[in-house]
Amino acid sequence: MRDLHVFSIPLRTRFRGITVREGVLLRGPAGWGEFSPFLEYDDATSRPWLACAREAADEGWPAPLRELVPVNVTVPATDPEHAHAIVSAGGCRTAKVKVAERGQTLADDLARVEAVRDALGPDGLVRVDANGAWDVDEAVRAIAAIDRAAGGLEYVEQPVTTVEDLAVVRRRVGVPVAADESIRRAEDPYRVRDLEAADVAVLKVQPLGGVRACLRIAEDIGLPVVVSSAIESSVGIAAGVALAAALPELHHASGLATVQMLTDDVAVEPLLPVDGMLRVGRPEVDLDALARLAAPADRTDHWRARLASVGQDQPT
Ligand SMILES: O=C(O)CCC(=O)C1=CC=C[C@@H](O)[C@@H]1C(=O)O
Ligand SMILES: [Mg+2]
Repeated sequence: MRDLHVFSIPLRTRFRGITVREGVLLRGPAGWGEFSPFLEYDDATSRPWLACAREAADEGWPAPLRELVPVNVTVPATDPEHAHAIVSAGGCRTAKVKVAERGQTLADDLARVEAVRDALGPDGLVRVDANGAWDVDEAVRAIAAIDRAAGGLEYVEQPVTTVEDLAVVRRRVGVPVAADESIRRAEDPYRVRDLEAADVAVLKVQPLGGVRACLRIAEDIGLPVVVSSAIESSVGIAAGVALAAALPELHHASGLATVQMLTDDVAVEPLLPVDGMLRVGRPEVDLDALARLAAPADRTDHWRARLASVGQDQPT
């Protein structure tokens, strides 16, 4: 059994329904890897997440082509004042704003993106993510309204759930469309390409099986890529940064500035942006932080069992 730590870190603001981020850090010959599939994911869904952790721990990553990676600030579905403060504090020139949150209205989204544009100024880029919450007609109406309120959108991410609907929306709106769940949760990520359903591919290293797996998808899918996080600790984020650093072309800011959404971190120097950029490299893990953030015994047992089950016969 390799060196293994289960961490539990509260979020600053509720995000995709969670308030605490849990996961496992594994150490191998190449360094630390993170395995942190969301709690509701079954073994099959979690398998690529483990492949990503093992790549980090056992092999390391392909050589970087750049030293710095531009990132977006991520704005949860919060009130306009809070959204303004998050963007103003960040130093990022691109903001990704959550919209279409359950229990909220289009007016909430418009007020949030207006506040974000105000905080960014006219030169910044605003992108929004609906996580597939709209139907086609709602999406067409909402995207036009949000595009106006934002003073222009860089793109809208996953406005609708299915690839077929994504392709329809893309033909009905003037804003570029990005695919996230249609790639990372799909049986076949290349249907997005085949149906010409998106202008941008969002790639996340854990759900897609690691840096090398994502480099292959990026090459085959033939779309500009946005690398994004799964709300990892600095150890997991470093794998995303390694992907962004190794892509032959990088036209968009990456969604990797999410360590700031956590109240604490496992690294000596947390992977937080400076002037909107993350530095490429492997963060040094802080052993005091591992002790401070250690999950309670029942959660540690849960994660050890999960790791064994996802890894099946392979020793972890
Ligand atoms: O892309 C970013 O700026 C941050 C990451 C992010 O938004 C997400 C991470 C993990 C789960 C998601 O609900 C969400 C997304 O859908 O992109
Ligand atoms: Mg998304």
